[in-house]
Amino acid sequence: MAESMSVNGPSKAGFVKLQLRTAYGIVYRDVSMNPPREAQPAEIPLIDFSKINGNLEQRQELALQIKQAAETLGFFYAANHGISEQVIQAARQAAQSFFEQSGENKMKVSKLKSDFFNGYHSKGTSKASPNEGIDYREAFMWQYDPVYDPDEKDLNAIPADVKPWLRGEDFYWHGTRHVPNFKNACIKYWQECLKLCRKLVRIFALALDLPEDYFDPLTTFPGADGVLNYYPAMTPEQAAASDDIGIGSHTDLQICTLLWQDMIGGLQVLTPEGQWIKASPIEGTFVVNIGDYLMRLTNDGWKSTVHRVFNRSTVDRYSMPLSAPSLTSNYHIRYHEASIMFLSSYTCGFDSSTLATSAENKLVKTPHIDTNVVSTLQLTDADLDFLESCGKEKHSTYELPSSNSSKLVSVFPPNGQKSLKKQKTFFRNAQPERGAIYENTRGRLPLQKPPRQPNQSPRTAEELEEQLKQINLETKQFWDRLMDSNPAKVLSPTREEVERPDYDASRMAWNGFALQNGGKEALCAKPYTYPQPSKEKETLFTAPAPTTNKRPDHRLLGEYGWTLETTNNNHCTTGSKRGYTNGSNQARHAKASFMPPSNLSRMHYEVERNKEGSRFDEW
Ligand SMILES: O=C(O)CCC(=O)C(=O)O
Ligand SMILES: [Fe+2]
Repeated sequence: MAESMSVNGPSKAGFVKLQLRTAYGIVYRDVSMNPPREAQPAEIPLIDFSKINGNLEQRQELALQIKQAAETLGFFYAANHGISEQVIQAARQAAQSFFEQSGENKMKVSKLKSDFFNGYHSKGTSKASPNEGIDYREAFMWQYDPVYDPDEKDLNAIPADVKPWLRGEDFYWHGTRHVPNFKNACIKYWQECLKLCRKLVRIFALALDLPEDYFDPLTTFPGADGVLNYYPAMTPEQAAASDDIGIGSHTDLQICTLLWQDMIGGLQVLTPEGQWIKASPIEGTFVVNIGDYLMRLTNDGWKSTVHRVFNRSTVDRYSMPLSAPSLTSNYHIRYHEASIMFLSSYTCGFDSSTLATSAENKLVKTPHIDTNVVSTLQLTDADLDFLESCGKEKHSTYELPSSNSSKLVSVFPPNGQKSLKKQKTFFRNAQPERGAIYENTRGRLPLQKPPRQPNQSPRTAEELEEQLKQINLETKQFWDRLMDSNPAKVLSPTREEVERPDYDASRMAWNGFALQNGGKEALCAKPYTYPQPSKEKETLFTAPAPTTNKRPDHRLLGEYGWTLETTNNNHCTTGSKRGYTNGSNQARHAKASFMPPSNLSRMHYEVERNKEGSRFDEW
């Protein structure tokens, strides 16, 4: 969630539009064309963290400083953070040893083997911002695993509702055993960062006038993503010619990020005025920034600010962020996932095909510090009974998503995959009747357009018409973006078709986008289910599975949130859910999920190959 968003009008002189993927879809920011300048200390202050271990008065002093910084840009430097240089340098060395390996070796722990985006992310496979270059960065990522939690956990007593959300995996540790001290150094660094984060969250609680231990029960099994970032050096010629970016403009998702960066520089932060400022390295410090989730919890009082790495360095750069902690996984991850599904291929840690099934309704419980909700939903007894039957608290305040509030989040404790359907039904049914609108927009500028509600069947002919109009518009916009990305790859609809004034996506013979995929094959899908009154089922349609794993297609698809899922894993190059088929004719059946970045809709597709009656034949 970007902290301020301008409407999608023309930019004023001296400014250009920056597109950001957010939980609300694409939003635009006007960004000054002035070159980045150094940050002022008041913008990104240097804070002495030694007080984190001090007495209450000292912790309160620290809390006050952090609060100020959090309310300003949400970025600060942490000095005297207590993590030993030896631990940091060991991790830094481990990163170098890992990235120095051959591509082939690194691919042995490729994220394609992961169910959750863990492992190695090769260069050029992500593009955080749609209108910046490709991310010129390699990364290695791992997620929270209670086995390594520095607060020791009884592995036999992990609550059942937490288990499905644990996303540590073993393959990336197995596949890096030959890299000297790799796992050990990574885990040690991660543990130290997590310990510091847990302390920091207590300071956050103090700063929010909450009991210091307020969040403690919620950080027992936190999301805590360890990442090693490697920004390879460019030659001077490459640097001069490059359109790439280190990591495109984005906000982080969780409570906060603790970032160690080396002394090369490149991290930039976007001020509310649209000026890039440099968060230049300061020896011995971490950069800490507030994430979307904490921004949400504080009703936007604390800022999750857009940042990026702009790197044309002729020397390698390394950084090591820990994005953490989220609240207890079962509460937090839903939110995290809901956000990430719109970040598409950005490597924040979730595989979008998992999201397709788990983040459908973006439900999260808002802790009660959410005091600025000006109207709350009074649930009926029947609703409360329903909640209770799902094992939920009966007397909480619930927000429902509203169609014209800028708030995304609905409030409802998730109840695992099983009850997802129930929850969906609940919200579908609940929403129109109650029409709960939350004017909870403090600190947030209006969005370019209200977020569309996902999977909501229209109730009336007017609603249907309205939805179709919106879909036509968004379809055209989506088509434009595909074309911008790589015209040769969009086979259908044609430019003439979408530019017709009476263009109606829902009436096209083939309601999809056909993308050339590796020569003669095409992947066709449509970005929306066209709404039918009182028909809630998504439309399925068929198309041949793509049979290539060529990188350009991967990028194109990844960027727009396509995922493919073969049901015939034997014939899938990656063997993973997000894999591409390997060109074998035997990969007969594939499933694809599609999440257009600009709206709140999510689709599943059946993509079938060589199957009689395939609608691909019609096309
Ligand atoms: O490498 C950096 O300095 C920043 C990385 C970053 O923003 C991220 O991983 O979210
Ligand atoms: Fe970041």
